[in-house]
Amino acid sequence: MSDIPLDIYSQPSDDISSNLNGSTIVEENVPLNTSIAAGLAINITPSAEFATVSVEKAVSKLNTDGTSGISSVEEVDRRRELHGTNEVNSDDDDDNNGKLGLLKRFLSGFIEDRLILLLIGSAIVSAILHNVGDAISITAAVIIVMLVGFIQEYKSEKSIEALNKLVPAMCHLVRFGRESHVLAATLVPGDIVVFRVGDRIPADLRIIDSVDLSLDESSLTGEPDPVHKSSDPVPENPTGIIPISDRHCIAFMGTLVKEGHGRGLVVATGKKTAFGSIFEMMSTVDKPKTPLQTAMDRLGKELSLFSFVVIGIICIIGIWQGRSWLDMFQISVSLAVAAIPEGLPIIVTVTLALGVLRMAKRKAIVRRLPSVETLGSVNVICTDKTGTLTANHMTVSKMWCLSSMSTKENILNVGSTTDLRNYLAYDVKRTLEIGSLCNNATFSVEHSKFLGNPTDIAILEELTKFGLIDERDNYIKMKEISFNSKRKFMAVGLKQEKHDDKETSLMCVKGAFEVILSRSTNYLTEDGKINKLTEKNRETIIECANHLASDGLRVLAFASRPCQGDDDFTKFSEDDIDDLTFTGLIGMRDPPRATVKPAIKKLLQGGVHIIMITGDSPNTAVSIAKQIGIPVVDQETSVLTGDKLKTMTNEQLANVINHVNIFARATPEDKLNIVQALKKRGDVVAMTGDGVNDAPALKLADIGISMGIIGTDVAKEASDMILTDDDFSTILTAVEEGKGIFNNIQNFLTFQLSTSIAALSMIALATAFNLPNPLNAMQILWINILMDGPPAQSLGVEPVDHEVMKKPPRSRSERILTMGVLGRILGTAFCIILGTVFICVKEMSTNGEMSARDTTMTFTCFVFFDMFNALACRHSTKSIFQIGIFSNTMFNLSVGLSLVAQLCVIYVPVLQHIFKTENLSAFDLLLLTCLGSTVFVVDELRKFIVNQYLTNYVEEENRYATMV
Ligand SMILES: Nc1ncnc2c1ncn2[C@@H]1O[C@H](COP(=O)(O)OP(=O)(O)OP(=O)(O)O)[C@@H](O)[C@H]1O
Ligand SMILES: [Ca+2]
Repeated sequence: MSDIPLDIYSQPSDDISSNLNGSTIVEENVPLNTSIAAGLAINITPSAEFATVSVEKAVSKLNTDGTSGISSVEEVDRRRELHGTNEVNSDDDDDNNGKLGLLKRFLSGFIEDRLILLLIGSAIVSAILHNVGDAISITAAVIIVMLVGFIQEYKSEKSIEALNKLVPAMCHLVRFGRESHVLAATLVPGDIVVFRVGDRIPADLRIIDSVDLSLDESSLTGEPDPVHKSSDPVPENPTGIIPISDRHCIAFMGTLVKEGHGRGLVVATGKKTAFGSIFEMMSTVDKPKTPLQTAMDRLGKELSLFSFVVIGIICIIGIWQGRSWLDMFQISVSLAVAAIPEGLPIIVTVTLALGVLRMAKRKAIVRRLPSVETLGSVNVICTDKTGTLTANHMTVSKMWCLSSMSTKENILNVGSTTDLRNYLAYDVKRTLEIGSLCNNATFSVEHSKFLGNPTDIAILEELTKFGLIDERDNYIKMKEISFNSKRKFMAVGLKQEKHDDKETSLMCVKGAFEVILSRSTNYLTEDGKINKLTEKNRETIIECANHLASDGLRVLAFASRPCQGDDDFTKFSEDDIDDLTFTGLIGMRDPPRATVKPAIKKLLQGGVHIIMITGDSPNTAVSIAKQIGIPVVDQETSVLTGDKLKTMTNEQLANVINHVNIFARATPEDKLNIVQALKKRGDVVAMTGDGVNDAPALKLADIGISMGIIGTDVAKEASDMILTDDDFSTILTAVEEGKGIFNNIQNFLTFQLSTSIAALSMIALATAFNLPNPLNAMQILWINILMDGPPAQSLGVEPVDHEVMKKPPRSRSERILTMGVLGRILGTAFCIILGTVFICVKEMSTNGEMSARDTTMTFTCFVFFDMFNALACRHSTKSIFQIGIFSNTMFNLSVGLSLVAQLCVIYVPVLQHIFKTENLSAFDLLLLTCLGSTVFVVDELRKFIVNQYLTNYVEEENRYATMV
C-alpha cells in the first residue's frame, strides 16, 4: 500500500517535521559543501544567497521594483516558465511517468505479492505437467485479481491526491503597482508580498521592511520560540555557509507570522525554497498511519496468521488423504489469497478519503485523516460565540447615556426608530462621535459597503440615522491601541487639524463596559459638562449595561479624555488609559444563526456536552445560550467568568466543568486551561478558534477547529478541521459523518470477514470429512474479488444515517470488532456454510462425486449468499426497507455487475473453461436465489428484534429522564 499523507495542508505535520529537524539544516547545506569542495560554481540556495545582500541589491538583482513589484504580464509569464509554479508537491513527476509508469507499477505488483508468485509458480508447474488448461485458468484468474486490486489502489491514491488540493494557500501580492489577494501558487521570484500577523509565508522572502516582526519557524527548524526578523542583511560568513536559523532577513515559506507585519521580495518559489528541499526528502519518509489503519493492519496480520495455520492443516490433511498435491497446493494458495483481507487497508483508506471529500462538500475540511475517526468520539464541543453561533452581523439596537436618560426605563430603542435627530443630547452625540473616531472600518466604494470589524461597522452604519457624519476626516490619528480579546478595549490618540489656530488633542476609547468604567472617573452631562462619577452613578451604569446584556446584546461603553499636547502621545500605552470621561453605552444585536438551534439539539441528544466560550459579558452569553438551546440550569453553576477561572486550579476546574456551559469574559489563553481540564477528565474535546492566540488550544484539543472565513493561517495551521462557512452546525455535519464512516467500516468488515470465514470453513470441512473440494482455485479467487473488491468498497460509501446522532459518542478505547460485530460475522458465516454445504451435498448425492454441475451449483450458491450478505451489511440495525433499496447507487451498481459477471462465468464458454462451470437451468437459479436470500431474511429478523428491544430501551430511558 502506498503512503498516506495525513496532513493535507501543503505543509508537513509537526511530528513529521520535528523528526527531521536535526537533518534539515544539514541537508540543505550538503550540496553547498560538496560543491565548494569541488571548486565548482556554487549551487547556493536563493535564501542563503539573498540573506547577505542589501534590500536595494536584492531588488535590482531580481530586476523588479521594491514598491510596485513586477511591471508586466509578459515578465511574470517568463519567470513562471523559468521557475515553475510555486508548489512543492506538483504532479509533474506523475505525468512524466504516464502510461508506461502505470504498467510498470502494475507488473511490480505481481513481484511484490508472494502469494501471487506462488500461484504463478503453480501455473508453471501445471504447464510442465501438461495440464495446460489449468495453467491458463490460473494465470487468467491471477491477472483479474491483480487488475481489480490495482485499479482500486490507483483510485485510492487519486482520491487522496484530491485531498491535497482542498486548502489552497493564499497571499497578498503586489504586482503592477496593485495589491491583490491571490493563490500562493501564482508567485514568481521578484514578486512583492505583504504579510501581517496570523499569515503563513507563501514563498522564501527577502524582507524589505518590517514592524515588530516575529515568525514561528518551528515547522522548518523545530525551534518552538518565535524568531525575530528584520530587513538588515546578515554579515557574510567566512565559511560561506549561513545556517537557516541565522538568516534573519529571510522569511521562509511555510513559517507563520506570530507578531507584527511587513513586506518581502520573493527570492525562491516551489522546490527551490528551503521548505521545498525538505519536502522532497519528506515525501520519501513513511507517513504515520491513523489509529484505525494501524488497527486494520494488525487485524489483517492476525487474520493472515490464523488463515495460514488453518490452510496449512487443510493442506497436510489433504495430501495425507492422498489427494493430488498440485491441486491441494493451488487450492491452499488461492484460499490464502482469499482469506487474507489484503484489500482491507485500502478500503479503509479510501473510505476515509472519500468521507473527507464528502465532508469538504459539506463545508468541513478535515486536514488530517485520523481526525475523521476521532470525530465520532467527540463528547465535548467548546465553541466561540461570535461568528460561529451567531451570524457576526452586528446592528446597533439600543443606546443609553447616564445624564440624558438617567435610568434603564429610558433606554433609547435605536433599532425600531428611523429618525433620531431629536435625541441628540450632548452625551448621545459625543458617544456616537467617539464611536466613529475610535473605529477602523472603512467604506469600500468597490463593494459599496463597509469593510472591517463588524462591531465597528455597526456604529458607522448608525450615524446617518442621527444625521451625523464620520468625524475621522477632521482628525489625525497619532496613536492607536488596537482592540484584542484580551484587552477588550480600543483606544486612539487624535489631533484635530488646526482650528482658529488652536490645536486640540484627545483620546477616544471604546470597549467592554467593565473595563471602560473602571478606567473612568467622570461622566459627560447632557449639556456638555464634565461631572465626577459617584458610586451611585456607577451602580446605575452597571445596572443598565446588565439590562442591555440580558437582552442578548453586546454592550460597548464609550469614553474620552483631552490630551495635553504631544507629551500624552509619546507615552500612549495601555496603562495610561485612565481618568476617562464616560459618555454612554451602546447595545448591539448579533442574531444567532438559524441552523444552530437544531444542530445543538441533535448534539445534545447524542450525549455531547456543549460549552460556549465568549469574550462577551455573562448576561449576553446567557441570553444567547437560551435562544439557541444551550441548557443554562442556573447562572451560578452554569456560567464561569474568565476572572473566576484564573483563580481556580486545574483540578478544581476539572471538578466543576461538568456543569459549566458558558465561559464568559474569557480570553484565548483561558481556552488552553479549559481544554486541559476537559482532557484530564478523559473527554474527547473539539474546540473552535480563529486567532493567533487560539493556536495552542487548537493544537491541544483532540479536534481543533478553525474558521475558514475569519480565521488566521496560524489557527488553520494548528487545527485539524476547517469550517469553510464558520458555521457551528457544520460541526454537527462533521461529527455525523465521522460516526457514519466508522459504522461503514464496521459494516464492510462484517461483510469481508463473514465471507472469508465461510470460505475457509467450507474447504476445511470438506477436507476433514474427506469430501471432494467444493470450490476450485479459480472460483476461490473469484470470490476473493467480490469480497475484497467493489461490493465491499461500496459499503464504505453508504450515505450517513442521521440517526447516528442518537447514539452516544463511541468511547475512545472501543475496539472496532465489538462483540456485536463478531456475533454478526459468525452468525452470517454459519448461515452461508449451512446453505452451501446443503447444496453441495444435495448435488453430489446424485452421482457421489464432484461433477462440473455440482461445483457450479455450489460456487453460484456461495456467490448468491455473499451478495445477499452484502445487502444485509448495509446497515447494522436498520432494515434495508427503512434505509431505502436505492439509496446507495454505487452498491447497487457493483452488486449488479458482480451478478452479471457471475452469470457470464456460468454461461460464457471461455469462462466456463477457466472456472470449470457449466450451464444451469432457470429453476436452478431460482432455487439458489431463494436459498441465498435466507441470510438476508435472517438478518432482517435480527434487526427487527434488535429494534424492538432498542425502542423499548430508549422509551425506558426517556421515561427515566423525565422523572428526574
Ligand atoms: N472592535 C471593538 N472595539 C472595542 N471593543 C470591542 C470591540 N469588539 C468587541 N469589543 C468589546 O469586547 C468584548 C469582548 O469581545 P471579544 O471580541 O473578545 O468577544 P468575542 O471573542 O467576539 O466573542 P467570541 O469569543 O464569542 O467570539 C465585547 O463584549 C465588547 O464589549
Ligand atoms: Ca483476499
